[in-house]
Amino acid sequence: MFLVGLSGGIASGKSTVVAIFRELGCAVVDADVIARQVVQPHFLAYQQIVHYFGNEILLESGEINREALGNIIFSHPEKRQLLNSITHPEIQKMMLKQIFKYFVLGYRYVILDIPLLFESTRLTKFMKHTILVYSDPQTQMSRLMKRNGLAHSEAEARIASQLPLDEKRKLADHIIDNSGDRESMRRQVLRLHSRLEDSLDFLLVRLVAVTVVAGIGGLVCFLLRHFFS
Ligand SMILES: Nc1ncnc2c1ncn2[C@@H]1O[C@H](COP(=O)(O)OP(=O)(O)OP(=O)(O)O)[C@@H](O)[C@H]1O
Repeated sequence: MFLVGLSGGIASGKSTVVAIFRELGCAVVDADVIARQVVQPHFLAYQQIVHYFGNEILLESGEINREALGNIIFSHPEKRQLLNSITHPEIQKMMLKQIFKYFVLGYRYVILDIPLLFESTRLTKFMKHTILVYSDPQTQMSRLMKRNGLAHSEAEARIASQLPLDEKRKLADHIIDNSGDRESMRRQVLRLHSRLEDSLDFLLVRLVAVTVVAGIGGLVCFLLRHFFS
């Protein structure tokens, strides 16, 4: 099995592309969904957040008020760091669990849908392949304005706060150009999926896993024979 990182820009079409990969039966780990899960009550990160940020960041339901927390970390970088140090290890653990599950189920590759994938080489170095869901600036702007009901200047500010898609293009192994219609995007996803399925990259991890399991099995047999003979 191998890991495929997928990212894009705001409203470039990541969710739309991922939905097609899912339809094709692919394994997808969604970092955004996991980030929301780990701050739910009963998770370790939730308890730590309440401990450090106080009850005032809770809604009446007991859930964390993400907007209130967002406002706090927006104006206090040190608090953002604290929040990241609480949530990131929990997110990574949950992602690893899901990746392991897909490995056991025999998937050839797992897509990791990670919003800030290309902003950090720490993440990309774990990926065998990276995919950028791209759309040209005008299309991205008009889809964002339409989807979120934003004025041109508001949409512009949101796009400008991210690493430009043209920069991310240089870092990606594969580009899905979502500037056109859905059918054209779908065709690109199908092509890429067949390429990834046909790739033999998955064999390496399987080979390592089989070798490790065989090694441990051999050692156990040897020890059992040694102690019971
Ligand atoms: N090829 C396409 N043709 C027309 N509309 C599209 C196409 N692809 C995506 N859209 C629409 O554009 C909007 C943005 O797409 P989507 O939500 O998939 O982007 P995203 O990258 O996941 O966004 P974000 O990260 O901001 O949540 C949606 O309203 C979606 O329905």
